[in-house]
Amino acid sequence: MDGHKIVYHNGTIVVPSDPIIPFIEGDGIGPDIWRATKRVVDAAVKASYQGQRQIHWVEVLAGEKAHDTVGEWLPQRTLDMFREYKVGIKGPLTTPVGGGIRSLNVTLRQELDLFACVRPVRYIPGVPSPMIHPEFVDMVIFRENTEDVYAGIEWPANSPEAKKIIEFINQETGKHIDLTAGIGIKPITRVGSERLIRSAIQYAISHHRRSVTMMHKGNIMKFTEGAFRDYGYQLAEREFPEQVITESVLYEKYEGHQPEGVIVLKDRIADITFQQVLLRPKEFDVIATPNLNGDYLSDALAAQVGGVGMAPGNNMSNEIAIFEATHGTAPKYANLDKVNPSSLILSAVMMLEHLGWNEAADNIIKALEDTIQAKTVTYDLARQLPGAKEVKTSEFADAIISRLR
Ligand SMILES: NC(=O)C1=CN([C@@H]2O[C@H](COP(=O)(O)OP(=O)(O)OC[C@H]3O[C@@H](n4cnc5c(N)ncnc54)[C@H](OP(=O)(O)O)[C@@H]3O)[C@@H](O)[C@H]2O)C=CC1
Ligand SMILES: O=C(O)CCC(=O)C(=O)O
Ligand SMILES: [Mg+2]
Repeated sequence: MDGHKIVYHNGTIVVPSDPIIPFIEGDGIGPDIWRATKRVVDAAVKASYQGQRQIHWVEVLAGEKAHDTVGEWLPQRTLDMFREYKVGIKGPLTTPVGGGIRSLNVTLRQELDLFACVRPVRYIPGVPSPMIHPEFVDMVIFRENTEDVYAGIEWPANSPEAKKIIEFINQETGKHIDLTAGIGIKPITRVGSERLIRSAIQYAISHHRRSVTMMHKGNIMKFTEGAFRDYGYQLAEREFPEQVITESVLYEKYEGHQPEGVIVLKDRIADITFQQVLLRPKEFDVIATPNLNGDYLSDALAAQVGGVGMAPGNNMSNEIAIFEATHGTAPKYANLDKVNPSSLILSAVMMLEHLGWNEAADNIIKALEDTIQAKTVTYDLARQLPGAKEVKTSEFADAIISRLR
């Protein structure tokens, strides 16, 4: 295999000029958006480093392609490759509703312990938005990625497992659950909450952000989401006493005037958060939240900056990072060369930044912004943008590449 491995030395990433990076093409629209993304990234790296740097892509299988070629949905080799090469990128993978296989996306996150899903939501000038002031939207979601009901620990109605659990709960705890109920379990641990909230606070500090909001439904789910919030405040007091203050300290000690260089840690209940991010987006910056809330919030916030076609992300542990779009496989558009590749392209930009290849990352951002400002866009933005020139996925990639410097 050509190229060299990305490694970690004393906790710091060391990136060769020719890193090997595994990729999963993905199901549905995955191949279309991956092809576009790869072309844009390769062209940007070439333009930015005059051939001194080059990514060596290696395909690894997952999803329908893996099932059709090697008879497995998520081959062991795919997990091993991500473990070995540390940085990867993936297209979306399909998960059936109600039955069938469990989410391969969730399995990847759990198997590789990618505990944080980081999804920046930033407005790119020229993108159509339902907001009056979309430029006020600049948030980064830190979604816990391995726990919660989202982990899929559940049993169907009338299964022996569900009945056994219900009988135990009814007999031992004095609660009453109907014997015919399906059962799902919502585990939230101190360790899982702390590592997620710690990453969010560290990000806020290193990126000069103003606040971290813990979004939860802890009034109702007291010992899971309520505990998530409590763990967060305890962690901040213990590990970041100089850098983080709570909202009550902000008002009691500083009369609401936030001192420079200090992060405010606050919490909001999930339902009202969905209203406030729309009506008062300036009040939100970094948002740390359990898995299911983060899933819902990601797509909702994406709408404010152009839709899920514009929403990137990174699934990370302390060493491994796998970049992926927020959206799914949009099966009705599969192989039509139609959808917006920007989410995966912006995920690749996050990947380039993670490698320290900021010149290539900035080059793509600028060319993408110029393309959108020229109103050359895919169908999803064209239908919201009067006077737009609608182009295919591949043509949108061409338009970006032609604007690289
Ligand atoms: N990380 C992952 O791999 C994820 C996988 N999934 C999986 O994807 C499958 C489909 O899920 P679904 O709920 O339909 O959600 P999707 O995100 O796949 O699609 C929903 C809608 O979002 C819009 N959309 C999605 N991607 C793009 C894009 N690149 N450009 C423009 N518009 C886009 C389309 O809107 P419109 O119809 O208005 O044009 C599309 O119909 C499911 O199996 C789900 O489990 C879902 C989310 C993440
Ligand atoms: O795993 C899936 O199919 C859905 C994942 C998802 O919606 C997400 O990661 O945001
Ligand atoms: Mg989702």
